[in-house]
Amino acid sequence: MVYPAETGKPEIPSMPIHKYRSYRPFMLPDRTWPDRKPQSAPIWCSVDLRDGNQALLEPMDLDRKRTMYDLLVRLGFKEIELGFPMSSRSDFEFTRDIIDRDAIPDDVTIQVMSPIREELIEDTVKALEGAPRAVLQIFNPTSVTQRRAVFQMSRSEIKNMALRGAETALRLRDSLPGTEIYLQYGTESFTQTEPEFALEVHNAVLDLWRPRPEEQVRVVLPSSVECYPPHEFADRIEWMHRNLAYRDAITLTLHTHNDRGSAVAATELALLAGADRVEGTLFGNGERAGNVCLITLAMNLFSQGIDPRLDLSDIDEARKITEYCNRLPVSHRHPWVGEFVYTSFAGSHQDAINKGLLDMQENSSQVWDVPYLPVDPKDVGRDYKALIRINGQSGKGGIAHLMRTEHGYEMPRKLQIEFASVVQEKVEHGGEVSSEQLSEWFSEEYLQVNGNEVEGTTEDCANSVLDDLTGAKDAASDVREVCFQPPTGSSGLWVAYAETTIGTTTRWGVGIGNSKDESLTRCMQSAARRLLEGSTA
Ligand SMILES: CC(=O)SCCNC(=O)CCNC(=O)[C@H](O)C(C)(C)COP(=O)(O)OP(=O)(O)OC[C@H]1O[C@@H](n2cnc3c(N)ncnc32)[C@H](O)[C@@H]1OP(=O)(O)O
Ligand SMILES: CC(C)C(=O)C(=O)O
Repeated sequence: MVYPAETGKPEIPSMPIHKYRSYRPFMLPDRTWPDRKPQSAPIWCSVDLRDGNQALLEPMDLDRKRTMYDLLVRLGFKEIELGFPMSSRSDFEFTRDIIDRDAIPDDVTIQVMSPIREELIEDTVKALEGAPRAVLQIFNPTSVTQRRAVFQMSRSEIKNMALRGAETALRLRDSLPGTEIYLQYGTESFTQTEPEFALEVHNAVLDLWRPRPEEQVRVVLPSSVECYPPHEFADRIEWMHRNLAYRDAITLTLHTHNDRGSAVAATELALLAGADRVEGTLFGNGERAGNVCLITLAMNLFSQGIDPRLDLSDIDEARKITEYCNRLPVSHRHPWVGEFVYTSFAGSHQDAINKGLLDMQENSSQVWDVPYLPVDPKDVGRDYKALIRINGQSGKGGIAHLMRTEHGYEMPRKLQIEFASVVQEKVEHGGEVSSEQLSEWFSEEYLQVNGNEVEGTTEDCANSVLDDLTGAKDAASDVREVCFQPPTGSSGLWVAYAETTIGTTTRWGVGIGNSKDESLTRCMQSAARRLLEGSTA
């Protein structure tokens, strides 16, 4: 490519950048969030049944919604949004289904939403009849563009709309005997709203609701559209956190979308900036590029030794159920849960994982510290089987790991090198090699013995046995190194490994037997055959 500076011609961008404006930084010079570290998990609220559901080509049917709800309860969510009861018959029926079936555990609070229309808020509250407790969320968009293009309203009209909704919600708060209603208000499109105006609207609503520390209300500052980098969002959240009225009586909530691909980062920084609660979805389903992935956030805490307050011990079950409910696949590369995220194909990484696992075992270490594996896959219900998968990119370390963990061979280092070159030759043009295939190749290469019968071999006579088997004259063959693997478990079998030479040819032999001597005999037979064949290695 030739750049304009080199040609001397004016720069003509290939993309229509003139259509876009950069964000105006809010600039919080005395920001404190960069100096903090996460200490505990926030309050999680799943919006899978709303944000997630409304982003599907085919919204969930009742059975799928129930399945998702049950999963969320099992995972340990204490706050679960059921949806917009007044948006459709199915949302209404689902809300009633959960309440009528008494499916709300004592420590779980459901949440419902309504736009700011008096009759809709009233009907939403009616739909909650019989629920022990519920969050009632109202919201209205406050961004510059939505004020102008969608509502044709001034700032004060938008604020009055919020206040109208807040009044209705307050009036209805105690209208259902036996149902405790918690109020929540969100400035939808907060990220595209002037911070001073968002603060003005929230404080006006708070002045009306007059929350008390023992009777909290919720304030939602959503990243309805993620439109700037995470640090910018964190600055704005910290400023709101400092300036919101009744701060000790409000639960400051984030609701982040992933348009720029940094919803997780934005949420994490905004939590450092003062937020208490996070709304999001499992595996980041949601409108456009999705909502923030709650599983990623929780796993990020877990991997730092912080209680995530979610049960992630069977992460694959959660993924499979979510895929069923959403009828959408979760990517193979999705953090913490994707099919491949605990798998390495690359040789040097496999080698490091193999050595790291052995190191942990040898040192009986309690603290997880294995290269390329930020958590122990077993903690999230994965086994070690898929950790290392062999293809043409793999090396001796990965192969040795599979041969050890799957087939019980503790191969000496130099044998690992030799067998890796045997494998490399066979897979050069192929794809993945299963552990069964590796074992087959190992047997073919090392465990076949020809018919030459030999008496029991001891280490002392190994060299002369090899001489006999190879027909070597004048002790031209040499057994350089012998090692044994004693029986483990119920197999009762010995394994002998020996490095042998004739002239400049070096080959390993491997033998398996019921006794040490028998394994060595077979090992010598294996070595002799390979030396005579001048095998591939
Ligand atoms: C953050 C979120 O998830 S936002 C919500 C996204 N979810 C949904 O939209 C599902 C729930 N919504 C619905 O079911 C419907 O849109 C309803 C029942 C609320 C309204 O339906 P309709 O009357 O047919 O209106 P429609 O959907 O075409 O347009 C939305 C209208 O609500 C207005 N509106 C948008 N947001 C809000 C709000 N928070 N409060 C009040 N009115 C709002 C729009 O300005 C528009 O008004 P208009 O009819 O005067 O043009
Ligand atoms: C109403 C708010 C909280 C919301 O869901 C959004 O902006 O995405």
